[in-house]
Amino acid sequence: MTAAKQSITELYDLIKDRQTQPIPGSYTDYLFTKGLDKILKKVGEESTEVIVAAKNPDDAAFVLEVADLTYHILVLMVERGITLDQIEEELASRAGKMSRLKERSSINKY
Ligand SMILES: N=c1c2ncn([C@@H]3O[C@H](COP(=O)(O)OP(=O)(O)OP(=O)(O)O)[C@@H](O)[C@H]3O)c2ncn1[C@@H]1O[C@H](COP(=O)(O)O)[C@@H](O)[C@H]1O
Repeated sequence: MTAAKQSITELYDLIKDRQTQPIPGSYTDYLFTKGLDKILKKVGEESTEVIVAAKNPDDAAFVLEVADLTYHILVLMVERGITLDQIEEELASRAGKMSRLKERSSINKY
């Protein structure tokens, strides 16, 4: 049996629905009602939790934190009126380009 999956697009669309058709008691509705600063606070908290989880060997805990951050980033995108298409277009504009590390002079004074 394969595990059930929810695509990023499906989750984005669900969050967008919560914005246009609020459901009292929904966590997403709560975030939109509180507004940008609350959403940013959650994104900051969840980012920190991802960093902490990444340092530990528990993969399930790390996946959970990445999923939490993904959800909150999507709420932030909807709040700011940014679509997944815009992110995909930005990623496409970088695809196939070689990234180069800048030459840096070595640090010998601390
Ligand atoms: N993916 C998520 C998701 N990930 C995390 N969370 C919520 O994020 C919160 C994070 O927990 P915290 O302990 O950090 O926060 P808290 O103490 O509950 O709340 P704060 O007061 O800190 O804001 C939890 O309440 C989780 O329920 C999510 N809430 C909703 N979704 C998805 O959004 C859909 C719609 O949810 P509702 O808007 O609640 O209907 C759900 O069906 C899910 O698919």
